[in-house]
Amino acid sequence: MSGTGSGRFVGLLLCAAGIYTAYLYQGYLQERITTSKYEPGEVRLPHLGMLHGLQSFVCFFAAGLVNLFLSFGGRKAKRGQKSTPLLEYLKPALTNTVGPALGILALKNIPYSSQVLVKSCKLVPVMVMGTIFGKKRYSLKEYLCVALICVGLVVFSMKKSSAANKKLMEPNLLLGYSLCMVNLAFDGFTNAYQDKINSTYKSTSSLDMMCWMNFWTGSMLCAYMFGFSTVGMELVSFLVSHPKSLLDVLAFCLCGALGQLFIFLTINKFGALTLTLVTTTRKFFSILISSVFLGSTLVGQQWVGIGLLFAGLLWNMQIKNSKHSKVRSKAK
Ligand SMILES: Nc1ncnc2c1ncn2[C@@H]1O[C@H](COP(=O)(O)OP(=O)(O)O)[C@@H](O)[C@H]1O
Repeated sequence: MSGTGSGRFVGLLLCAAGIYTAYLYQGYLQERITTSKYEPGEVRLPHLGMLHGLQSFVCFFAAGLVNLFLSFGGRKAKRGQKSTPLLEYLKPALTNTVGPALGILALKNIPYSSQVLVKSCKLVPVMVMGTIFGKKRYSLKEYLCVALICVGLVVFSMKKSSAANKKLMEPNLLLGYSLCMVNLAFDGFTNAYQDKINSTYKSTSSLDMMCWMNFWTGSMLCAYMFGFSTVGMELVSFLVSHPKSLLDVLAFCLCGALGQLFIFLTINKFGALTLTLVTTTRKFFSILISSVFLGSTLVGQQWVGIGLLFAGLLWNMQIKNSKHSKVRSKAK
């Protein structure tokens, strides 16, 4: 996926399409699992909060198997390149596990729509953490461009907020927003550290990173589920005695694994900032596409958001292109 500018662009579009499709379908499966009553006994799946964590086991095995298959096919690290110590993946795995859990806790104190608004600005912590931990340097133009994209996303999503709000039991706004901020900082750290690993250890493939980050996440989860609580045993016995739920959960995890294959490929080939651009615009594009296909109308404010966002995205492409052509002309 290195090659020419247009080749890279097509590669990025394919990765983005893979991420959007996998997580769109996973969202549908999540809805089905959380609302279904399974036979026998018409009962709901317990410990729904564990659902996202469960996929780390499947993702670990999926990445490990594909990696093994490719290594039989002859893929080897180049000589002289340091391989990544397994402990290096622990830090981003930890922030990637704790971050989303804090996000879920935040939802007990602030409405989902407010969280979407805050998360629209995820590009900012990715840049800040990249500067601190990854020693990355961004130009003023790049900061302005990201600000434009964030403002576009916020203006677009603000419209949805009032309708999507549901009454919270005892909202604590200060706690909710603080948790949201820590979640964002953790997300930023995860991405920046992944970038750092990729640039320090050049032989790290996207499959290595997917495999070993999920190894650590899965190990922490295993310790909690089977060592410190009865959650694991309760889940296993439910899934075994309700085969339909097992199939649904397996499909959910496989979708997550497919999404992660594209996520880690995007980080590896295009960097964490581009990945964040793809993931933060995901919900925006799904609203846009569904409104085009289902014929629901967008209000004026959303069009303003769309305008700002596209202006930012085009500007971002132009900055990236000029960076690439500078690098290529230096290499000649
Ligand atoms: N840099 C990353 N490394 C590993 N997993 C990631 C990364 N970025 C996103 N993900 C995973 O991809 C999924 C979708 O991410 P995202 O679109 O940011 O959604 P959310 O708003 O639910 O966090 C989540 O399960 C998240 O954990």
